[in-house]
Amino acid sequence: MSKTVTIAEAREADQHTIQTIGIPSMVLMERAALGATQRLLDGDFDLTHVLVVAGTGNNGGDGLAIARLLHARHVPVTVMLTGDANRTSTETGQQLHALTYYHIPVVPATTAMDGYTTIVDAIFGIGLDRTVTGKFADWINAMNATGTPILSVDVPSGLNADTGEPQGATVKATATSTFAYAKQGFVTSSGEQYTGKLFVEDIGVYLNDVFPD
Ligand SMILES: NC(=O)C1=CN([C@@H]2O[C@H](COP(=O)(O)OP(=O)(O)OC[C@H]3O[C@@H](n4cnc5c(N)ncnc54)[C@H](O)[C@@H]3O)[C@@H](O)[C@H]2O)[C@H](O)CC1
Ligand SMILES: [K+]
Repeated sequence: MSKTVTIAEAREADQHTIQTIGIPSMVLMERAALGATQRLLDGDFDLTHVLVVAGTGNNGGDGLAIARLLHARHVPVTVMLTGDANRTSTETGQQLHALTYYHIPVVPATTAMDGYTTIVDAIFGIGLDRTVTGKFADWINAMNATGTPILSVDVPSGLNADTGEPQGATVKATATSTFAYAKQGFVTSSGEQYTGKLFVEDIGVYLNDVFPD
């Protein structure tokens, strides 16, 4: 198994790349979205109608970028947003603006998730910091209940990326496209049950830059 990282290491590597090396966060987000989109296009997923369920943090931003990249390839895509469009991270707000430009449908999240052929899970990534309850649990349970193949973005939403334990309702992904490095919790017996097939995307974030040998 290739190198795994903790949430803290992933964040430190992210911030070092952005703030010290000077690669803009949006560049990392676009490279992450390109990697995940390529996994969707590689043939294992039915792209007849894709649902992207996006949060308001940067995991959601990745999901919005994936929606735009799919749209550019004439893939029918609908986005469900789990929070207030006016209260997103900076990058996610920029991604939302681009979707508006392309008239890609963005609707408030509901539990009505049947009728899609693939679901992209972009609710929470390494920013999960408490147990998933309430509406978020309803949406995640609805995603799992559809039986539709799910590609999780960076981390299956609800999974603790350090321990591999579910923190309340957790997405059971068909596959996970994770960024830079596999997360420590993925290589546990519990974690593997939620990540499904694991893809690690090179997005230009390297531990050796942060922790030189
Ligand atoms: N190099 C990389 O790894 C890159 C990572 N990217 C993506 O960014 C996310 C991390 O983004 P962040 O905004 O820090 O956090 P999240 O989007 O995961 O979610 C945080 C958001 O959700 C709220 N929240 C946390 N737990 C809960 C809960 N149980 N219920 C409700 N709300 C919750 C929290 O308050 C925040 O508002 C990473 O995973 C990647 O997908 C970059 O985009 C690309 C480079
Ligand atoms: K996710």
